[in-house]
Amino acid sequence: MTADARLSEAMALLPDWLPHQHWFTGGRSAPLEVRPVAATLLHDGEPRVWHLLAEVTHADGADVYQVPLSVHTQRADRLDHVHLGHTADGHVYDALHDKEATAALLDHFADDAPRTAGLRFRVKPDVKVPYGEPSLVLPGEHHNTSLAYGNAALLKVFRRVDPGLNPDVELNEALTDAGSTLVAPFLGWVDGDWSGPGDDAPRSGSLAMLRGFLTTASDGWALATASVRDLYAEGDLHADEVGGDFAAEAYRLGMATARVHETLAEVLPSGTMAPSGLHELADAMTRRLDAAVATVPELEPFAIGLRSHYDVLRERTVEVAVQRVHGSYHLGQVLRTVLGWKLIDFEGELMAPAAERRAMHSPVRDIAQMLRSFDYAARHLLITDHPPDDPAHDQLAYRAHEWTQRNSEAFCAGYVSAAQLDPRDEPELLAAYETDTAVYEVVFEARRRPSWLPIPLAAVERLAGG
Ligand SMILES: Nc1ncnc2c1ncn2[C@@H]1O[C@H](COP(=O)(O)OP(=O)(O)O)[C@@H](O)[C@H]1O
Ligand SMILES: O=P(O)(O)O[C@H]1O[C@H](CO)[C@@H](O[C@H]2O[C@H](CO)[C@@H](O)[C@H](O)[C@H]2O)[C@H](O)[C@H]1O
Repeated sequence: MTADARLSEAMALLPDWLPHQHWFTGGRSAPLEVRPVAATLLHDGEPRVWHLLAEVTHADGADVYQVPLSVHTQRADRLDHVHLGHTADGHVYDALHDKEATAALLDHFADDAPRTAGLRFRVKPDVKVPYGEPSLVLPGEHHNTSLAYGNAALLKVFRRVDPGLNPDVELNEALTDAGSTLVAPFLGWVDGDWSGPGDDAPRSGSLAMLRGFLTTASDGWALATASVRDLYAEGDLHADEVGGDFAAEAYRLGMATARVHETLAEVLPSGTMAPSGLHELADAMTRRLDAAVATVPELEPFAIGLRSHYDVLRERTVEVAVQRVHGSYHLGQVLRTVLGWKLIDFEGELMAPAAERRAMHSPVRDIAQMLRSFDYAARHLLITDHPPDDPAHDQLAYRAHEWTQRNSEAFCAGYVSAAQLDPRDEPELLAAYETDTAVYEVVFEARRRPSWLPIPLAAVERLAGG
């Protein structure tokens, strides 16, 4: 059987399998077409390991996904949960969950690894790659697949890939090179080429990123929601009176955020946005709101109030300092380690076009997003444990508001202690970015977690002045 025939048999399994993968953003029905745009045999043994980039056409367009596959001649029971099916060549599995395949993948970082046409594995100088360490896929419903190799390194394999440098690679490398200890050390990366029938020239883009593994890390969402749970358990006490007060952490997180912004402004492009740019920004936010209203009709009653925050931007005559920012900043994107807070996942908003994800913004945008996240952390138990018909709901909603206020203030105070900028001096910019984030969240929740929709809708009502 030729390699091409083997590959097309394995490819034929993808249309049924892809829609069930949580990282697949092309909808839950079978794609219209799946075809390879790059295929490399990474390991020709048992198992055989294919590195595969597949262009997937679905109802809303076409995207390229990275789907490494491993093929075993015998069925491997331990991999049943990632079994795509059977071909004449053997049993086909998601290679990223297959320790034998992921060992072969890591080996390609070695200097003496066989050359792979169209795939480039690079490590930073003096990095020790943990060859031989078994890998474990990090649990959770993430947009990419991250493999921990022992306690030493984490390989984040991007699932949906775009041409160009992924901002997660770009910003992590820039921050590590600048000596920042506020991100996991950047160790290396993989990029590659692909091309479809209509392409004049191959496209190239980031495929994966190798970083130091942060042991002892707890994510900000887990810590913040534990604090809120403590507060709810003591319904009569204020946020500053209960054991799990989060304000000191929020303050330190504000400081870490400011320092990362400062480094990004030093080592990557920065500039100013003139009033005409602010006008365009307001127009983009308005378009996003209009599209959101069309998708989620619950937004309609608040649309006029929300637009007023964008109109204020149009009237502004003073320019705004802009730079590269995190872009999709929330409590799930920060990890608390024994050495303090670390920021992760600089990919930007997943559904935004690649160019938009690398655009410069005021750092106030990240701050607004994190303040929205404090509101989420405070309110989500109201949805899950104390819905409106619970007698404790109103009192806990009041406590939730206090928690958000306290931690937002602490975060901003921490930020200003380490930066020139006090976000509270920019209330109009903050309100516009907060509004834009809440509108985005409404669409996100309507699609992904409808039972959480009341959280951003409550914010929308407040921001609209309702
Ligand atoms: N360097 C690291 N060390 C330890 N755990 C990490 C590290 N980076 C990320 N993680 C964990 O992996 C999860 C997913 O990482 P992230 O970069 O956000 O991927 P995704 O874009 O797929 O969501 C994070 O929520 C965090 O729990
Ligand atoms: O997975 P990403 O980091 O790319 O972000 C997406 O998923 C987030 C949810 O995991 C979503 O964030 C929203 O919910 C969070 C709580 O789960 C909350 O802390 C955030 O403030 C809120 O925006 C994010 O919007 C979405 O892009």
